[in-house]
Amino acid sequence: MTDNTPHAEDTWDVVVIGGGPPGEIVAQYAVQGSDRTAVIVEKELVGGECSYWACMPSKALLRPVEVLETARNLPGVQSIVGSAGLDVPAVLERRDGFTSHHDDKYQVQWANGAGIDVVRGHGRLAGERTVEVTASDGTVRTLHARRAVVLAPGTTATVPDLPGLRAARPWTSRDVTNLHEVPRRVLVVGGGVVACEAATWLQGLGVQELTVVSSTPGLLSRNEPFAGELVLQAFRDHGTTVLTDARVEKVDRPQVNDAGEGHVHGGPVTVSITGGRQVEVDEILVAAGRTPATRDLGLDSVGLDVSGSKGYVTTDDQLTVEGVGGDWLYAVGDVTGRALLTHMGKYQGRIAGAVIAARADGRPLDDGPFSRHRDVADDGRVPQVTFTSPEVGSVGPSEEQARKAGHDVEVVEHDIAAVAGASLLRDGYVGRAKLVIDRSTDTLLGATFVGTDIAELVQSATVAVVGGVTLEQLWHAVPSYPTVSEIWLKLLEDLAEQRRS
Ligand SMILES: Cc1cc2nc3c(=O)[nH]c(=O)nc-3n(C[C@H](O)[C@H](O)[C@H](O)COP(=O)(O)OP(=O)(O)OC[C@H]3O[C@@H](n4cnc5c(N)ncnc54)[C@H](O)[C@@H]3O)c2cc1C
Ligand SMILES: NC(=O)c1ccc[n+]([C@@H]2O[C@H](COP(=O)([O-])OP(=O)(O)OC[C@H]3O[C@@H](n4cnc5c(N)ncnc54)[C@H](O)[C@@H]3O)[C@@H](O)[C@H]2O)c1
Repeated sequence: MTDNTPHAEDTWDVVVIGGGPPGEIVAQYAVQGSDRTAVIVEKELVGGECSYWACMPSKALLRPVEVLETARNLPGVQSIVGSAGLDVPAVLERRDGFTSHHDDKYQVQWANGAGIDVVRGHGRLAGERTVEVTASDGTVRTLHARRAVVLAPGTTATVPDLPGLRAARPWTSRDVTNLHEVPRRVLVVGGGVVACEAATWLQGLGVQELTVVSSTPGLLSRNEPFAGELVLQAFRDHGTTVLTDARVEKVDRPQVNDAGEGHVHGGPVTVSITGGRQVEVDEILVAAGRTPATRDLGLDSVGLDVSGSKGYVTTDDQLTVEGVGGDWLYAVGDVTGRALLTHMGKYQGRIAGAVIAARADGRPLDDGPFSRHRDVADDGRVPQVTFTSPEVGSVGPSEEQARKAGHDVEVVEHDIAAVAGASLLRDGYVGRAKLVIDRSTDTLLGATFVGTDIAELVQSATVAVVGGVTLEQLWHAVPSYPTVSEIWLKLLEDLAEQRRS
């Protein structure tokens, strides 16, 4: 007979399923400055996908590629670098340092230091405020939450059900971020952020024949069209074949092995693509989107059906799960489907943690438009940097998205290469900036920057968008000379000219 009586050692105020950055942050914010207790249930590594198979290793692989690209276009450095490629073993070793060789002891130390316990195993809901954890040895433990359960299980890579593709055991983001060998010929399926970043480092690490197959008419289709066009041009300049509006129809890999993560998973692969094209490669990378990890989460035990939201858990702006009464179930991070980005998941974690704490203390929730108790950022204020070469940074909607949302839109664009600060960074600078303005309030709705070293420019636009800074006020935010930030001045001058004519 199962004993369902809650025992003190199995009861916490907050139980979080999933130890990625959003899960860690929600636990921290829910307990800090109080005597509340929290536990993170984690089936793999505390730190989540971001730390070991996504953000950190990918950015560690991309930085040397970017530095070499800049050096090759910088007289005085160019002659020293010559045509030498990257020191691949050194790049991979540095990458492994950033993933702590897949050891999460420092993350666990951090959690424990913040007053958060860690329980290893697969967690699933087993009724209200109850989580069942299955450990790797098969033992099952039941955890109870006094205040809240938070779902933070993230997503996994989607591998489309195309003839022969799954049987070919293609690489996913896990393999390509943790690659241990560089295949000679690679075909990338997808044209989004993962596909474009991975193609950038695969090319930089020495893949000799690289093909990108995207089902969309261009790359990075959620951005302004010029962003994808500039990235596509850079790929082609480096000899990468990019096929847009194209689909993989069939994959044939007669010999498959289980060499493990980041190693080539078998013999040559023949890929049939729309239009009768066939490509033979040594590995396929599938970067065709993500699937929420809700399939084995016990959602039915609390009457939750996510089939209508493609498996994502729908939340309100306090990150409380919709469709479950009692304000005890929350969700943060990728699983909400709100914005699949670490910084946005952490933002949600801060809000949900503060909401749990306020509700536990009996304090009223502050839900004004810029409240710390309300997710307003993903309502058109999401910043993102794609670390391709050139980089793509944006916040808020593109012109098309803003028009579709019904705004009275005015736009202005300028070539970033024309700014002194950019031309100093390297020869042959390629870049462009665009502002999307709400004519009725004369404030920024969105901004996009493409070019070398524009990543840090995004935050200035985010401050302007979130703060509702008017274009009139922006004239007095004087950018330093000679920095890339002078693009702000050029955009304002163009706008003034546009308005005069
Ligand atoms: C290649 C790549 C590069 C990326 N680069 C960036 C970037 O540069 N910047 C950026 O902002 N975003 C980036 N992202 C997106 C970012 O990785 C995600 O937005 C982020 O990891 C989401 O955090 P999460 O905690 O929701 O999910 P995850 O990081 O996936 O963490 C979820 C955790 O929950 C655990 N878990 C799942 N189910 C259970 C269960 N039932 N029981 C117990 N534990 C469970 C998992 O093991 C995992 O540790 C990238 C993604 C990819 C694929
Ligand atoms: N630097 C960053 O911020 C960063 C880096 C990587 C990932 N991420 C996040 O991770 C998430 C997942 O990224 P992603 O690139 O996997 O997904 P995505 O949804 O951004 O892009 C997937 C792309 O694959 C295409 N596609 C789907 N099926 C296809 C098929 N059968 N053949 C050819 N193309 C196909 C889609 O049209 C789409 O363009 C994104 O939401 C992104 O925000 C962020």
